[in-house]
Amino acid sequence: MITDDNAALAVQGLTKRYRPEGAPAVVDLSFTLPRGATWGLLGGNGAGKTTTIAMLLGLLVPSGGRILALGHDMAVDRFAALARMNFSSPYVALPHRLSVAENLMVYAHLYGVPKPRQRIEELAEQLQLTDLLKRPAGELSAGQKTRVALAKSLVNRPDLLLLDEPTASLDPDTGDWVRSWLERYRAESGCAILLASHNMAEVERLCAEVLVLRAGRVVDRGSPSALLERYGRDDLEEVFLDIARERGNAAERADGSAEQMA
Ligand SMILES: Nc1ncnc2c1ncn2[C@@H]1O[C@H](COP(=O)(O)OP(=O)(O)OP(=O)(O)O)[C@@H](O)[C@H]1O
Repeated sequence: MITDDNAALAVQGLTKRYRPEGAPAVVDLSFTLPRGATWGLLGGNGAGKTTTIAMLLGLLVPSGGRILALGHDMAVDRFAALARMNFSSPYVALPHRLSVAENLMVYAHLYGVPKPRQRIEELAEQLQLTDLLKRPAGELSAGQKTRVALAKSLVNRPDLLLLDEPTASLDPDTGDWVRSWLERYRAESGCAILLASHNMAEVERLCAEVLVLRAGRVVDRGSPSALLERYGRDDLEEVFLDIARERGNAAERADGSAEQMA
């Protein structure tokens, strides 16, 4: 049973099968994300990251397991939690004909944000979107859309933020700027962040703890520094490759058990 009301997220035994006969997309996932922490979900294509985030948001019904988000059981009380959560995903397109300001206003109303115009101006200033507010969302570059999506995800000052590939289409300079911004925002707001990313440098920089998924299962976890030490590597990219290619950690490679596992 999960009872951790003080956690931002407490997940136990979370499982998703899209088809009864097929392989599960997520299997028996359990973790507790503390309030105010940033954790990462790592894994190759098809590992189950997006499926996990969709279940955490109540967009997909789990086949098994339980989710407590900000102390609310998502199976019975999801709207209380969702009002204090938000997300950003490259898979969700903003209505193209609405301007950036109109898009943000729709979301501000959906979340019942007090003084919505003021909040939008504040976010636009913080995320350097002021010059884009009157532009139709459909005319923006991929990088500009990503920054607007980030503003959308913060409109209700969430206590729990789920970010799927938040810097995927950003150039290195803007990506770095967004990462610094997210670090500062988390520190100032106390918001907990769960981040799915293929960018190892991003995960290493932002995340206190990383869950590594392969074929829907957590195959390893730990802080970036603990993973680097366990795998005897200098950067998380090499750790990711060791796990994806089933080469094992440093001890397993040394005694040859990784080759037997693969
Ligand atoms: N709607 C769906 N119906 C059936 N299977 C699905 C569906 N969505 C995802 N899957 C399967 O579930 C598994 C996990 O997919 P998911 O999109 O969660 O992975 P991911 O880690 O987000 O991958 P990526 O890094 O490519 O975005 C994959 O095998 C995928 O084919």
